[in-house]
Amino acid sequence: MSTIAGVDGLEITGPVGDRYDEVLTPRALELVALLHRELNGRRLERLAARQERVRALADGASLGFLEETRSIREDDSWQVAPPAPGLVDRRVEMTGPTDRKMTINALNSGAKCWLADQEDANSPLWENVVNGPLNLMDSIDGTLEFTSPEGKEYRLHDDVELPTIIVRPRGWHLPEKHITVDGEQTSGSLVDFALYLASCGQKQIDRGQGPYFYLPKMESHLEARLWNDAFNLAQDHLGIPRGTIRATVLIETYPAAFEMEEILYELRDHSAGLNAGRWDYMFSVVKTFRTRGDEFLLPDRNSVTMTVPFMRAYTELLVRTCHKRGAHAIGGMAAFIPSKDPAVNEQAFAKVRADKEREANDGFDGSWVAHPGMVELCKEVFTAVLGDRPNQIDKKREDVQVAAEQLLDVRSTPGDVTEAGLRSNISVGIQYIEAWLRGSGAVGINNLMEDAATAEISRSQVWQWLHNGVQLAGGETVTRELVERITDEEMQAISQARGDAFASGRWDDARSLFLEMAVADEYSDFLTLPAYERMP
Ligand SMILES: CC(=O)SCCNC(=O)CCNC(=O)[C@H](O)C(C)(C)COP(=O)(O)OP(=O)(O)OC[C@H]1O[C@@H](n2cnc3c(N)ncnc32)[C@H](O)[C@@H]1OP(=O)(O)O
Ligand SMILES: O=CC(=O)O
Ligand SMILES: [Mg+2]
Repeated sequence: MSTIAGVDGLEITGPVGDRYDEVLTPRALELVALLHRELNGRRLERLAARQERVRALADGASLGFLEETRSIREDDSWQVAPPAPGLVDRRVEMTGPTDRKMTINALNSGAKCWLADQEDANSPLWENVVNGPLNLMDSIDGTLEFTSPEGKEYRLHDDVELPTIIVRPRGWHLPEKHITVDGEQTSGSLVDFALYLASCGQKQIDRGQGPYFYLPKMESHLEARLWNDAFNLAQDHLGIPRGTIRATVLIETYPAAFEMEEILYELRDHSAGLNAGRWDYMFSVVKTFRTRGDEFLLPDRNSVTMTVPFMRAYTELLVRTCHKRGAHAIGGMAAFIPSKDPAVNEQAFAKVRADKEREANDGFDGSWVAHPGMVELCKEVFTAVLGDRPNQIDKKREDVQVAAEQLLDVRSTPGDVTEAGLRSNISVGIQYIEAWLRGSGAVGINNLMEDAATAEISRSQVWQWLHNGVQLAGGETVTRELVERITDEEMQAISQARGDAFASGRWDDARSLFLEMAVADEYSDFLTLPAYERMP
């Protein structure tokens, strides 16, 4: 066990494990304390502003492009910083959690970049919070190794080009209860950011790249300004030149789709572009207008594809906005993962190929894959369009004109709300929460990658269908009794499928948490908030 040196006013309330002192250094903890004292008040104000908007929308307001920032959108003179080293060619980006095995597998995958995820694919167990940056540090030092319980040995391959590491800290809403400053819980975002920057930032600069980030779940350009201020404070504090940090922002909330240009502008000296975070975006559509089922009701999750009108409008606008400002536009995650069943596998690859082809032809500069088995496919599809060019930022897409009404056109999404969709949402929601409570933030369920974003859609749809008295395609109305009955049936099916392993899971917690969120009058903003309270 290691000992953590004291920093005035800062307390570590979680256990201190092996080598934690290499991440929880005085330099890192001083940065956490500084960022907390300077920015946490503003973070809480921004979270309160989200609530105000929810109230206004419930009362009939709508979303739209902002009048007060029109001059930023109409000013053609500004561009974001040129792409930083390692971020010029991003045609295929792997994503995944930062445990030792997945880190090694991702870095050996042949992808151009790797999104090292402390967010959707991660469950913020205290050990994951600290071991993530520790594993990244070891991987940059070239010392990362792992032996599985079965005795399989993992190490970084010498003959594979190491993907550029891009770390995704948690969203602004999540606290970190294991580090307090002046008696207050800190921000999960600022803790993840500070621990990685302090331990790996200079190492990345020394190897000719830099500390790079993906920024999740923002709802306004003022939240992007907060990140920009965090970057400047941290760079000044650590003696790193301003503009060294680069950040790609996920446009994955409904409100943020109306502020893409302003978000790029706020972060312009640190910007590395935008990403179309489709799963959280879909979650946000349900969440933002959850009480207005007459206009904003989505059919079964699986029938909302990327080509339905409101999704298409969002990705088209994203590419146009990025390329107008000299920024990369990065595509999202097709959730299909390889299967051992050849027929299912063939379909999964065909669907991912079609998704990546659409993105590449629309002008995206690269895209995400959830599994190393998909890296070559994505690379091949983008290479067919890019040729020798590292990106296609020069494809300006001036043909694209997207009005607010198109982004808001949820009504013309084809598809039904079915009992099968309700069942699947309940089953997937419970299975995901159970895994999350045990420390796994990404799981394969029914040949699909499930993470915090996809599980949020599932449990939010159940809430929306129930609270809007939706009728299923078969004629039955979604009621509390129906949700409870199907929950019991699905729990039975899960128990049978898992066999003996079921006994050691956290199924009672997962079931009660899911039902609590699905049927309560009050909607929970994020499933991870009440789930985090049930975590040690
Ligand atoms: C909405 C969003 O935000 S998307 C981005 C966030 N989500 C993610 O990043 C999810 C990433 N994907 C994953 O975590 C995984 O693919 C899962 C959990 C869905 C499935 O993983 P598994 O059940 O292990 O799949 P599978 O058995 O096919 O894996 C085969 C091998 O590939 C490895 N692998 C699979 N996915 C990944 C990954 N994303 N990163 C690194 N290695 C991976 C496995 O560790 C396994 O390695 P091994 O053979 O050495 O044991
Ligand atoms: O983070 C990505 C998403 O789709 O959500
Ligand atoms: Mg997301």
